[in-house]
Amino acid sequence: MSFMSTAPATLNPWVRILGALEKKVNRQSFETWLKPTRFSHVSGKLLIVRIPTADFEHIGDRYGDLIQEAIDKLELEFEDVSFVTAEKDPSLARMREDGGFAPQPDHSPSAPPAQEAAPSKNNGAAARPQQAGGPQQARFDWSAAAQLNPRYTFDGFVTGAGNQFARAAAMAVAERPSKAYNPLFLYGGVGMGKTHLMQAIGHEMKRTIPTASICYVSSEKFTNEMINSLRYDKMTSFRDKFRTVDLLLIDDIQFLAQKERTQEEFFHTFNALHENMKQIVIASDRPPKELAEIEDRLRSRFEWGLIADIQPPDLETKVAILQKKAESEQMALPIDVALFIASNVRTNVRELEGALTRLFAWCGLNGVEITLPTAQQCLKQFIDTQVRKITIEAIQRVVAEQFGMRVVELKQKNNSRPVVVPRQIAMYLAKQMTEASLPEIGRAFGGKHHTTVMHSIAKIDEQRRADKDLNRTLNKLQESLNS
Ligand SMILES: Nc1ncnc2c1ncn2[C@@H]1O[C@H](COP(=O)(O)OP(=O)(O)OP(=O)(O)O)[C@@H](O)[C@H]1O
Repeated sequence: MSFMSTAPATLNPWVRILGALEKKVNRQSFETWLKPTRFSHVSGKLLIVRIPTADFEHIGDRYGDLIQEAIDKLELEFEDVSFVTAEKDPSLARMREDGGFAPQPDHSPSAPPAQEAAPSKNNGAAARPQQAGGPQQARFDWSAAAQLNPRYTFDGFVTGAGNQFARAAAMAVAERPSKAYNPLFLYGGVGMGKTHLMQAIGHEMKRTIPTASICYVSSEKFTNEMINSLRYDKMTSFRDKFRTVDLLLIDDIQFLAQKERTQEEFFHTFNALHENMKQIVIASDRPPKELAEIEDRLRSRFEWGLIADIQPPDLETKVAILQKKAESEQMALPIDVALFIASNVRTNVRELEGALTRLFAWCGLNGVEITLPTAQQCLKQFIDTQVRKITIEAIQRVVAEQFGMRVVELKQKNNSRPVVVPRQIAMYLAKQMTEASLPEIGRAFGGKHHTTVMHSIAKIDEQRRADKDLNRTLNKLQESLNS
């Protein structure tokens, strides 16, 4: 009698064998050596079982008799059981050829029935979501973990010049997970919509592949969970949880800086997922090459796929974002009010939304209509803090910090390139962000002539247009001065 005719539809043969072994083997050994194994496939009378690493190969010797006993008792027709790692498993190669999440009906006589066919995603070989598995193989239920914000969809995302590229890349990834760009690395300043965009990928994938397991996690949460798992000796389930997802969205990767143990763990998670053609999306406040305290091997992996930056929204985009938010809250927002808010809140979309929420609440509580004068009155304090006086000293401080130098160096008569560029940047920002005249700026930089100041400003202004990295550095400096 074949297992195919006797097995309950939802249990694969290895799960049934594990069920029998669990009663015979002590708990510790079962948890350590048997639980991490997964059913792979059947070839003739050979049952192939996936093991996480070669260290598990001795299972056959150690538990051979008990396994045979279970096979007999369950009336299965296997003559042998083979334990293989993902690299040695031929089904992995087949899955890879078939690719991604495409449905792969397999009616060959040796293949297990469809509902129990997929090898487990534990050690990463499965290429499609599966339902098989008894209690021993219970996997973390990502869909029940409610990690995606329902607002963060592609529909709710306003596209403008600054985020067009990132949005298109995100859409491509959502439509063709693991085939378009893997990983997708999104970066941009605070409140620019990175989280929104990465979660939109999750929503879209959930819509097109409802069974896909999708994990959104910040790198901080990843770290904390790992520390707890280490403490409570639960690393196997930690690994199982993160290395078996179909889509991993990891936010704020810059927080992995200096956390060597977490980086190591994430490195293996990344490899397991990438190797098994699972999609990875990473968000960061800076590009990979600027993640100075992240190991080279991880940084270089971040560059394997596509890197897309999100630049601050322009005025029109900010107005459109405000209108969209007002619409979703079913509130009327006059265009002059939207323009007033958009032109006074500089770049951070979160603050833009905060201003609008405040305005709606204020008008509601006071029972007044939303008009330009009420907006000006209600947001006065909010906007005043946004445009609070920025001094040349403050600019010199943040620029010096950014370039790892002392403020006094910006004022010295040193004209070497490492000093000249930061000085020109600081002069440029002084002109942009303060009321100071050219001679005043010159004086603040150790008595430079006003034509030198003028030349510096013009130079940075021109370079900013052509040099994306410089543009980003300037945005970042402006953001930190504004915050
Ligand atoms: N283009 C956009 N269209 C609509 N809403 C946006 C857009 N960009 C940002 N937002 C909104 O702004 C808020 C902040 O965005 P989000 O949290 O995604 O930013 P972030 O870049 O991840 O910020 P942080 O660096 O702080 O993690 C969210 O409510 C988000 O919905």
